[in-house]
Amino acid sequence: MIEVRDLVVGFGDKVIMNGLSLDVYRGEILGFVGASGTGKSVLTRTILGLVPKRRGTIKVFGQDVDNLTPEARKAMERRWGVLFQQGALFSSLTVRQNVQVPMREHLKLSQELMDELALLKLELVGLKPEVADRYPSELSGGMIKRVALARALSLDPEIVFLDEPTSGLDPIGAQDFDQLIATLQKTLGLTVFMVTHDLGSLYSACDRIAALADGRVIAAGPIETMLKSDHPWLRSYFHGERARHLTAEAGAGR
Ligand SMILES: Nc1ncnc2c1ncn2[C@@H]1O[C@H](COP(=O)(O)OP(=O)(O)OP(=O)(O)O)[C@@H](O)[C@H]1O
Repeated sequence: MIEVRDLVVGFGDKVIMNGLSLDVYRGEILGFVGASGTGKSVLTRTILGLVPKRRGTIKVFGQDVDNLTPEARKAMERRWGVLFQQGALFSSLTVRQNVQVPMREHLKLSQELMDELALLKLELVGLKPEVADRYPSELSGGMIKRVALARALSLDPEIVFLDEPTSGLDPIGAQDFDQLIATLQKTLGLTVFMVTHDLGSLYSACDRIAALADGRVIAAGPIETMLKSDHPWLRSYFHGERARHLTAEAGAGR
């Protein structure tokens, strides 16, 4: 679904991606990990065309994103949904209006139909219809994430990009959200690209993990691949205190 080859991205004399290659396969949940500031968000934004690259190719749905007419580009944008790191709902819009933002931008639908669709999307992410008329300031952190997910699903995308979707949630809230993503992935046949720091998400929701360090993907594969890696960052990340706890839990669950 996504094919990144030899990507170089930088800001001034600071190089963030230095020959990065990555594949995301159809129907998988790929967890993307890396130390803080290594460029996980920058990669996401580069794939989405929001950050310019210096070299390399990016193909999404088999199409080179550099060789698209404006119409084809717009059509591609309709096939993906994005949940940015801060959730980023518009505070002056109600939940319903927030979910309808991509519909307004890309589709010509009657208000009635958009209202129906918004309620459907809210139901999909486990929110009651009464939430539709509330403002973001009236919602809990977990509800805000769900609304942002409903908005990302607004156009029935094939891929969703989730940038740290469980950050700021308590462990139970995070677990529920992971479960929701896994369920949606299965029922809707989605492909999910998920930037995360959350080891729980990596264990419970992701099919494969890709790890970023020094501007490249240093390892990619199922969790077992990560556990076997000798890379110092991966070792400390996957074999630290919290990781040991999760490994024990996963083992007990089998
Ligand atoms: N527009 C920009 N201009 C200059 N530097 C930038 C810009 N955007 C990001 N950076 C830099 O690129 C680097 C990678 O940032 P990025 O936000 O992708 O990291 P990250 O891996 O997502 O971190 P975190 O896990 O903390 O969110 C950082 O050093 C950041 O300061």
